Amino acid sequence: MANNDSLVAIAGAGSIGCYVGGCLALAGRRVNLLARPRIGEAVRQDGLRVTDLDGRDRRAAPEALSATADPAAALRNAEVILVMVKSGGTEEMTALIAAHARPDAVVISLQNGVDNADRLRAALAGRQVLAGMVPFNVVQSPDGEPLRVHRASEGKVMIEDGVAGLAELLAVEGLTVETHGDMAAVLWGKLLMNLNNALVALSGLPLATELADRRWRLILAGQIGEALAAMKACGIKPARIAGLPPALMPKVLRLPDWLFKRLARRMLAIDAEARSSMWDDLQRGRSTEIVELQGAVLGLAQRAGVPAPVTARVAALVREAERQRQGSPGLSPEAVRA
Ligand SMILES: NC(=O)C1=CN([C@@H]2O[C@H](COP(=O)(O)OP(=O)(O)OC[C@H]3O[C@@H](n4cnc5c(N)ncnc54)[C@H](OP(=O)(O)O)[C@@H]3O)[C@@H](O)[C@H]2O)C=CC1
Ligand SMILES: CC(C)(CO)C(=O)C(=O)O
Repeated sequence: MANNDSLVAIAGAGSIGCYVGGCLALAGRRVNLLARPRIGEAVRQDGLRVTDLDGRDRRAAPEALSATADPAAALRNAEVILVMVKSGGTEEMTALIAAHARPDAVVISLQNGVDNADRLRAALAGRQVLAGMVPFNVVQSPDGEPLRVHRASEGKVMIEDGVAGLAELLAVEGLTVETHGDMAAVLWGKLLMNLNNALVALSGLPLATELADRRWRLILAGQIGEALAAMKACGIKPARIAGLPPALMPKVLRLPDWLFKRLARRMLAIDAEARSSMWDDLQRGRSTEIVELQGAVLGLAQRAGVPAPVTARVAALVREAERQRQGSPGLSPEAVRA
């Protein structure tokens, strides 16, 4: 049970966490950000500027929310904990929750990838853990500039059914939230979209520019076709996330540019700043979520004995870029296909 006075902790306040936490604080919800010192100090000093592609430009004042790098202070009294670290940080955050959070706190993973909620659940036995999904991209201002988080595309956050009052607590201006009864299908549907994260990361292009170019869409269509075949062989039915039924995605992506632009208007409701969270990781010299995204498809494909050469090639290029630690390699679609 949650209500609009429940204290919400953002466990890992980066791009998505600051956007969600900022919207909640602006709506008068009680919010603790568990953040790295750089972000925590910026929020304590100047508050949090939250903008979006619909033209909102708002600032949550420093006193509207608390921001700390101290996990005990952030988690101790939280009634709802939104986990928003990258997938590689799930185990560390799980341990912090186990050590510091109330046993009755509701924990929700809003991460990409299909198994973060299960990983949290396995290590937090007896606690209520729900899956969630964020469909939009958030751009964080570069280090050294005043902190701003900008929602650069559209979509509804989905959370697993099961806790009364939770969707009402989280659905505030700038943040549409709905519950869903089959989050496994939602997460596999989101994973299909996320197969593009790697192409944005490898190209270095803004998402809208990359998607407008059929050469990139053909590679994405190849990956999605492989993923759909592997999912079908394993009995997984992905949910529709981006307006298009999953089975139609490869066909629509392969259309000529002029027709794609007309038919995929919702998919292209993205502003020029949006890239992908995997691009952010390469730029910051961090590990990416390639194992949780392309790796999940390769795991299914192997299990089912179906080929996935395009996905394997993309994954290998991302791993190479991670090793190089020089940001996006700025590859052309021809280089990715080679
Ligand atoms: N960015 C986007 O547009 C979207 C992201 N997502 C998903 O949401 C999740 C979060 O992504 P995103 O917001 O981009 O990630 P970020 O890396 O921007 O945010 C996570 C933040 O948590 C911090 N952090 C990690 N561990 C701790 C800790 N123990 N204590 C305090 N802070 C900690 C990280 O710091 P550090 O880097 O130092 O570890 C980082 O600042 C991912 O699964 C991503 O795929 C989903 C949709 C869109
Ligand atoms: C770009 C987007 C919204 C969809 O692939 C995303 O999930 C990300 O950046 O991680």
